[in-house]
Amino acid sequence: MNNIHTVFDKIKSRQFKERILNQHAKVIWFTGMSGSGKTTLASLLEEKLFDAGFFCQILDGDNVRSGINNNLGFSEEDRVENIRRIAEVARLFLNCGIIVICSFISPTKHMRQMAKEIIGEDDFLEIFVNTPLEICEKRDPKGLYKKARAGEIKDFTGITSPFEAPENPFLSVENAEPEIEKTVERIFKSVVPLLRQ
Ligand SMILES: Nc1ncnc2c1ncn2[C@@H]1O[C@H](COP(=O)(O)OS(=O)(=O)O)[C@@H](OP(=O)(O)O)[C@H]1O
Ligand SMILES: Nc1ncnc2c1ncn2[C@@H]1O[C@H](COP(=O)(O)OP(=O)(O)O)[C@@H](O)[C@H]1O
Repeated sequence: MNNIHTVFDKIKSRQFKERILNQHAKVIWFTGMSGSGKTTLASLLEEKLFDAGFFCQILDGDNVRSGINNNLGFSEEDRVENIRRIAEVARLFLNCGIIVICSFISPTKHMRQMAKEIIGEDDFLEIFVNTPLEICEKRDPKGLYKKARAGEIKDFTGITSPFEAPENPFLSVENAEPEIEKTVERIFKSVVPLLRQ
């Protein structure tokens, strides 16, 4: 057992890595229904952060559900496991000094609380993309709401599976049409002071 601890003692600390990257690492966690605009906001934020000299990594369905979580579906149990693994992966990046931008429905308070506990309260910045269901459903870029309404997809968030709005997020944004640049700017201004060394 002692040998294991000796090895961990030699691993460079998070602070050491943050100094090299000249930033404080945080997890910026977007939550909201499908179609609310999480991915759009996450990628615009990433671009702005890189332009400002920060080093980030996005975690979203594209790089998580197709890989490490490709054995998980959308039952309550699978979603909990999805979020648990994502939070653990986010924590690994965090310990490398990297800013992590997570974009997941993460529909229940319990799931987000679990993520917060894994990541650590001080490092977990929850952003609620508060787009009304009617707008999400109207956008429906993947045609999933239509399928859910037709009963072709089960356990669909907002239709046949719950979404619990966060009560006290770090930030809540309404992602309505002409406001997207302003919304990203607001998010950027809120997080940047916490990321600077
Ligand atoms: N049943 C059901 N409910 C909700 N979403 C579904 C479902 N089936 C597939 N999809 C697609 O999967 C994306 C959501 O995955 P997440 O990993 O973010 O979900 S969760 O946090 O585990 O609830 C979500 O992507 P986004 O639209 O980007 O949110 C959907 O495209
Ligand atoms: N503020 C906005 N106004 C209009 N359309 C938007 C806005 N934000 C996102 N969209 C569009 O809505 C759809 C869903 O956005 P997306 O970012 O993929 O949402 P999510 O990741 O939450 O499912 C996409 O087609 C995207 O281009």
